[in-house]
Amino acid sequence: MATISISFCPYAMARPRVPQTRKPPVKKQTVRSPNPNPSHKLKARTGAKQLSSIGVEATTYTRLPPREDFSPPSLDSSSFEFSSEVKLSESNVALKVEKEIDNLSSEEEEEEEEEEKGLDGNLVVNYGQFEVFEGTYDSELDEEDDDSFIEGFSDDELESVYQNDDGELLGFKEGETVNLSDNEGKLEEGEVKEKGVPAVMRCFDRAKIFAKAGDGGNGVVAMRREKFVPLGGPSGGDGGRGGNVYMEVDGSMNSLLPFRNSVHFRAGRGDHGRGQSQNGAKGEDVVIKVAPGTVVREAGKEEVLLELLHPGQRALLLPGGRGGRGNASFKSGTNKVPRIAENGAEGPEMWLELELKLVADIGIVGAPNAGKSTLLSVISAAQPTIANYPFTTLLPNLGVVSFDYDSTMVVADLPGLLEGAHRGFGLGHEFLRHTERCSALIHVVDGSSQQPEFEFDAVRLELELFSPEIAEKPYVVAFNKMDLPDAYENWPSFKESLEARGIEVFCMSAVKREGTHEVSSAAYQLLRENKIAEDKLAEDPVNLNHVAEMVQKQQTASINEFEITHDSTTNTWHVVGSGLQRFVQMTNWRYVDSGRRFQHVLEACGVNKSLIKLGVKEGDTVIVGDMEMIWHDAADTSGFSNFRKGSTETTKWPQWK
Ligand SMILES: Nc1nc2c(ncn2[C@@H]2O[C@H](COP(=O)(O)OP(=O)(O)OP(=O)(O)O)[C@@H](O)[C@H]2O)c(=O)[nH]1
Ligand SMILES: [Mg+2]
Repeated sequence: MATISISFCPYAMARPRVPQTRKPPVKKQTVRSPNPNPSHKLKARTGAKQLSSIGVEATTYTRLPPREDFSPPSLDSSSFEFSSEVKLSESNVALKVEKEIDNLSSEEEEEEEEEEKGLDGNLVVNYGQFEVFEGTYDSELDEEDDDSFIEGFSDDELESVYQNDDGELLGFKEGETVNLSDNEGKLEEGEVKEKGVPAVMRCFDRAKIFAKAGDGGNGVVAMRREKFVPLGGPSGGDGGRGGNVYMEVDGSMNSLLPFRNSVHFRAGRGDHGRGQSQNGAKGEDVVIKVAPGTVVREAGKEEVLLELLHPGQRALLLPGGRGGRGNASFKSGTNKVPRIAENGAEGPEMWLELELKLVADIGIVGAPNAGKSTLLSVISAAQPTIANYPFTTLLPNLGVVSFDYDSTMVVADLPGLLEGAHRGFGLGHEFLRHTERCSALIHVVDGSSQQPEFEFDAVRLELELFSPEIAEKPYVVAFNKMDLPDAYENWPSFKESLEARGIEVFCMSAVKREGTHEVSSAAYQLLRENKIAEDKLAEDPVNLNHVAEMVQKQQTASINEFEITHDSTTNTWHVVGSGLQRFVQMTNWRYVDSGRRFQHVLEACGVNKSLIKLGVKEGDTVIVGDMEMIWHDAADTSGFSNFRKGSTETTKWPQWK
């Protein structure tokens, strides 16, 4: 019977293929293009006149307020380089706009209609972007902020032109005209507003990281040579295992911001084996620390891999690659001097998407400037930034409220919610998902605003639009700023109308610390009644190492499972199977016996038989993993110089694992 085998072409024809995945990465260069159309559309804000009369007193906004209401007016319109952004043309459109604004202020009802229709006369101000320029967040983080600020502030913001109390257009001299021909940035009906969320805010609760477990160390071929020990035998040690990648919950973290700077996490590779039967040391493990409440997904996939909630929880994410065996491990009765050792297995790698949903018991929601941060600062030891302008809070703040020795609750203060937040106005919507894990909410209403009930309804509507689940959570309404006469006046009617709707409402003055204890106690009461998260967790303990188990299962896939495809134009046969691929990767072709073992494995797992069945011919190319070979019908045509005929039948190789 003719022996049929695949043999290697010793020189040019037997060459490891360059794996597709190892292509050198092409460095992407982002070129920031100049504003394609420097002219800007002039938009007039609805209700400009009405709101501009409010002045600089503390007030909440359920709508976009006039620019001059910002108390530190650091965003000086004169600081914009309008010269480069606005084309002065011969047309007298500015006058038209002024006229339009006059009409708008005199006919408020019409304005409302216009706004709904999305007519040209809307001055659109995006607070999220404003806040960046107000300089209220951490300047350290700001330093290295990328284009997203520009992104966030480029078109829409510079398109906005502001009007002062006298109806003058800020940033323009009288008589100047503005080119309004540009329609770019105008929202089509039904279109969702593009958000320009600055990087620091994007990175607060989202991150994309790369994790790679360490490769295993290589095994070596060595012989024991010692005085008085003739024929010492093989003594090549095994390579060490690659380092593992773990993910651990760090209780002191409350954001994913550290991942802005460190994206790649690679565990160490195992040491190579040495002579005298010395095995290599294992690679160094890597621990990725995340904030409590982090959800882990594989990049681009919906399925949640891990949910890490409690400080101290640790999950084995990626197991390190196995170390390659040295020649001492290949010793057998039929092969007493094996000249073979394996490469270490490559460690698995993965791009991961992290998403943080803060683990808080209570979430404080409300319109911007309602006094949410003030309330948190009063009921807990947290010290959030408090100021008299909307969107002081850019990122959620956490505080611990202690009532007693063992009764505490974690409260999260979130950025304010505006009407239209679900369409991208303001910031609040970005962070609403942090209330998903809360058991109850505190809804702070600014009592001194013109229509507290309207403000309350607007925020409730936004909650419902974001997620009905959040809207269904029990809540406490806290009518704030009772020390102000306006609030004091509004309180009876507000209370009456909410109670008529069956909603319990508390009044308080956060600044004077009056009534705040009642609010937090009521919230605690709700919490005790609805403690969802913990109870759920206590019921079903989760297996945190299942990702590693899944990866390991993929890695140890059987070598017998493969698929063969044929490309008739090039006479190439592709043998694809993860077990075989790993086997090829771990085969160290430098050692003479490796080829023989390879032949044996192909024979044993049925690759050769299947190829013959499918009609492989002399001289065809066979590709297995990264290895390209030429098929020869007879064994004696082998390219190996020291290939012993029939040796594959007699040598007993240790089991592939
Ligand atoms: N008079 C009065 N002012 C208050 C009271 N509570 C808060 N304020 C003021 O209202 C302004 C806004 O307070 P913040 O606590 O920053 O409001 P916020 O809801 O956190 O605002 P954002 O973070 O911007 O959404 C500040 O100037 C506070 O001093 C109150 O009870 N009485
Ligand atoms: Mg705040």
